[in-house]
Amino acid sequence: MEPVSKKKVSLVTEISKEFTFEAAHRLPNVPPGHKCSRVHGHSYRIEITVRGPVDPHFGWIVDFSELNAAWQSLHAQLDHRLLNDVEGLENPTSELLAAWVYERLSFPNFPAARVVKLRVSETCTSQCTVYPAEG
Ligand SMILES: Nc1nc2c(c(=O)[nH]1)N=C([C@H](O)[C@H](O)COP(=O)(O)OP(=O)(O)OP(=O)(O)O)CN2
Ligand SMILES: [Zn+2]
Repeated sequence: MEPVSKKKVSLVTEISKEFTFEAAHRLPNVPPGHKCSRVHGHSYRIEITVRGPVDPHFGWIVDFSELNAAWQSLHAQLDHRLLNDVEGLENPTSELLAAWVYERLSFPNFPAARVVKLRVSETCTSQCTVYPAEG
C-alpha cells in the first residue's frame, strides 16, 4: 500500500468576527427630499477580517478576544449615538463609516495581523466592503 503523502501546502489564513451597534444618522449631502436626509436608525453590523501568519505557539493569527478589545473603544464611540456628531463622521455613509473604523483598528500584541476586509451592513440588504489598496 502507498504511504499517505504528508506534503505541506502553504495556506493563506484569515479569521473574521462580527460586531454590532445601534445608531442614528442622517445624510447631509443627499438631494432635497431624499429619505436619508431625515434622522433614522440602523442596527449596524461590522464584519472584520484579519489575515496574517498563524503564530506557531498560540496556533492563531490573533486572539478573537483581541479583536473584541480593539472593537470596544470604537463601539463606545458609535453605539446609541447620532453618528453625525462623531468626529470624522459628519457625513456617515456606509463607505465613510467603513473607512473610519478601518483606520482606527490595530492589534498591538499581534503586529503582523492585518485587516484585509471590513464590511459595514446598514440593513439586511445594504453593505459596503473596504479592502486595503495594493502596494
Ligand atoms: N452608497 C450608499 N447609498 C446609500 C447609503 C450609503 O451609506 N451608501 N445610505 C443610505 C441610507 O442610510 C439608508 O438608510 C440605507 O439605504 P437603503 O438600502 O436604501 O435602505 P432601505 O432599507 O430603505 O432600502 P429598501 O431596500 O429600499 O427597503 C441610502 N443610500
Ligand atoms: Zn441610513
